[in-house]
Amino acid sequence: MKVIEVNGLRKKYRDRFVVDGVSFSVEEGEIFGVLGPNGAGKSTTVECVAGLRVPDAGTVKVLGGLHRAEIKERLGVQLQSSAMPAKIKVWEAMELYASFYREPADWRALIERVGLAEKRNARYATLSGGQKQRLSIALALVGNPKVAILDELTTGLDPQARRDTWELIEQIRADGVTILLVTHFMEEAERLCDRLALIDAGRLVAVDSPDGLIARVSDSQRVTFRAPALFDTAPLTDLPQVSGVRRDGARVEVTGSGELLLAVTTALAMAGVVPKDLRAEQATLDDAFLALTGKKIST
Ligand SMILES: Nc1ncnc2c1ncn2[C@@H]1O[C@H](COP(=O)(O)OP(=O)(O)OP(=O)(O)O)[C@@H](O)[C@H]1O
Repeated sequence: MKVIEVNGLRKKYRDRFVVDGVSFSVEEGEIFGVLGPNGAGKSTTVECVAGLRVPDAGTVKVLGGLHRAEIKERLGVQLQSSAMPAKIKVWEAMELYASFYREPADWRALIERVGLAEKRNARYATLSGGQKQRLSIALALVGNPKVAILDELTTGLDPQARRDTWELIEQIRADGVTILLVTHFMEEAERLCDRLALIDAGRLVAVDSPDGLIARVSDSQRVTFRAPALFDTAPLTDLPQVSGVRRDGARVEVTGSGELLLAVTTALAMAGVVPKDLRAEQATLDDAFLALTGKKIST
């Protein structure tokens, strides 16, 4: 079942369309990512989905076409810059947000879940970056939403806090919450998302799984190894998976696609060659974005 359907979405600020004809849909239970460089229009897109901005054109359907008021009950939103008053305590923020909903979740269980139970009496300003993010996730979940929109939730976190947050997101999905996630981190998108919408300058570039996007890069695989001096590269050149073989002294670099590593190692075994320092590398989402737009996503 589709829980979010976006069709031909356009939004302009002053004279410029910052979202320009974006369409995608999100299936129930998915972690769906919106990935693109800074300023691409990701936040504006999801804010339109959340009903926080009014599109200039196009349609947004959430949970089969609920009204705005109902959407607010069923959708949890964690926005990029949702700072709290410095002095508010964790429990006060949770209780306040819970009061916005007719059937809120048990906020005590939620702060336990996100690892903030010991911080229930701490003031917002005293929390670390990771704790603030976890609080914002708990606040997004306090209405027991069917869909959660999370915008750049690991920006500014150290690698460990980022990984902890990813685990938390996976647990939330396991509980049946569909997640729409905005990110500009490739690793995050690859690790977490079932499917991704790549957005560049307000336009949708592609929607696919991370693997599907990477597979669109020609020569998405690279295998390197060291070979004996007399090694003849001809058996590799002839393989259908291989697009190029380069040799630099003992070092051989084979580029291609599909099951390249298997094809190369099988061909080497048949030729009786034992490769040394065998390495396989795969193209990344950054390579996919570059191949599709001519730009790098990472800043
Ligand atoms: N309220 C606004 N008024 C005018 N311009 C805006 C407004 N909000 C966003 N913009 C502009 O719209 C463009 C898209 O912004 P948006 O925040 O949607 O991009 P983004 O992909 O989420 O980028 P980032 O990762 O930097 O937040 C940017 O150029 C931004 O400066």
